[in-house]
Amino acid sequence: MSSTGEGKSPIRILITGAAGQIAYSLLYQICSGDVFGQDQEVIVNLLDITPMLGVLQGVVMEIEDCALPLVKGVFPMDKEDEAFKDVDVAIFVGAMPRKEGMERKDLLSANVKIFKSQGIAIEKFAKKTCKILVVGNPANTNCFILAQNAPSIPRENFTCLTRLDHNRAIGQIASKLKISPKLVKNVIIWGNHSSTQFPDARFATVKANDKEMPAYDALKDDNWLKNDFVSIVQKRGAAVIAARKLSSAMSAAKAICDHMRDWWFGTKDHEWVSMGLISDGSYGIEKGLVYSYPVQIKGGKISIVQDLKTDDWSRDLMDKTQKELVEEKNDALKATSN
Ligand SMILES: NC(=O)C1=CN([C@@H]2O[C@H](COP(=O)(O)OP(=O)(O)OC[C@H]3O[C@@H](n4cnc5c(N)ncnc54)[C@H](O)[C@@H]3O)[C@@H](O)[C@H]2O)C=CC1
Ligand SMILES: O=C([O-])CC(=O)C(=O)O
Repeated sequence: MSSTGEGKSPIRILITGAAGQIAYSLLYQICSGDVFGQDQEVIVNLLDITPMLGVLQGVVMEIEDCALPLVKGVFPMDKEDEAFKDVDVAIFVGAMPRKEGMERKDLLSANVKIFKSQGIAIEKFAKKTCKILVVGNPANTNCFILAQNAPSIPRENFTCLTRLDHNRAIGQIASKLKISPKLVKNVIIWGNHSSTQFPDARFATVKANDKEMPAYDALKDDNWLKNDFVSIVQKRGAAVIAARKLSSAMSAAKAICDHMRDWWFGTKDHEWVSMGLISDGSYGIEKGLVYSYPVQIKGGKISIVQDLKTDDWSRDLMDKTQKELVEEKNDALKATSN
C-alpha cells in the first residue's frame, strides 16, 4: 500500500476511445489524483478498437513513465466484455469526431451503434453502481441509447457531457467583464450538446469589485447576453474545428474532469453546474430524454435545480433544443432497431 490512499480500495475506471486525442489529455489528470482525490488509488481500463492496440501500448508506456503513485494498474483492451467488468466509473469517449461543416448529429448513424453494443456490455459486466459519463457525439443521444440497452443500471447513473459548454459560457462572461472565470457562477446549459443548446445567463452571478451581482446587471448589455453570447457558445465547437482542423480536446478533457470531480465530491453550496441527465420530466421536458439541466450534487446524488422561472424567450429556446433531441432519439432508435 502506498502512503496515500491507506485503507481505501482502488477504484476501476474505464475510458473508451483511449487511443484518441481527448483521452490523451484526460489520462494524466485522472491518474494524478486531480479528479478522484489525492488519496484514491486507481486502476484504469483503456478500451479502443483492435487496430489501435499498438497506440494504446504507447499510452500505457507513457503512464508508466509518469511514475504516478496512485496508479495501481493500466490495462489496454479491445474487448468490451473485459473492459466493462466491475468498473466503478465509465467514461465513454470512443466515437468518431465531426469534421468541418458537419453538425454533431451527422455522426449519429456511425456512432450510435457503438453505444448500443457498449450498453449491452455494461448491462452484463459493470457494477450496478457504476457512474457513467458519455462524451462521444452526439453525446445526449448516445447516452440515451446506452441507457436503453442497460436497463438494470439505475437511470440516475447515466450522464452526458455539457460541462464544456458550461465552461465556455463562464469563459465568455469572464472575458467580456475582464474578470477571473472563478468569479462567474450559475450559468446554465439547457438541452442538447449541439448548436440548438440554450446557454442561459439569466441566473448567473458575478463578483465584481468584491460585490456579488447578477451577470445581467454587471454586463449592462442584455442584447449581447441574449444574442452573441448564446450563439458564440452554441457554435464554439465548430469554431475550434475550423481553427484547429481537429475538435476540442484539451478543453473537453478538462470539462470531463470537472464533471466527474463534482459528481464524486459534490458541488459547492449555492452553486450549480450543467449535466446531461435522463429527464424526470422537470421543466416540462419529455421524460426519458437525455437533456442538460442545472444540477447540484451532494453525497453522489445529482438533483436538478427546480423552480427557476421561464419566460417566453427562454421557454422557446428550451423547447427548440428538446424538439431536436426528440428527432435524434427517433433516428437513433431506427438506426439501432436491428
Ligand atoms: N461532449 C462533448 O463536450 C465533446 C465530445 N467530443 C466527442 O468525443 C469523441 C472523441 O473525440 P476525440 O478523442 O477527439 O476523437 P479521436 O478520433 O481522437 O478518438 C476517438 C477514439 O475512439 C476510438 N473508437 C472508435 N470506435 C470505438 C469503439 N467502438 N470502442 C472504443 N473505442 C473506439 C477510435 O479508435 C479513437 O482512438 C468524438 O465523438 C467527439 O465529437 C469532443 C469534444 C467535446
Ligand atoms: O464540436 C465538436 O464536434 C466537438 C465538441 O463536441 C465540442 O467541441 O463541443
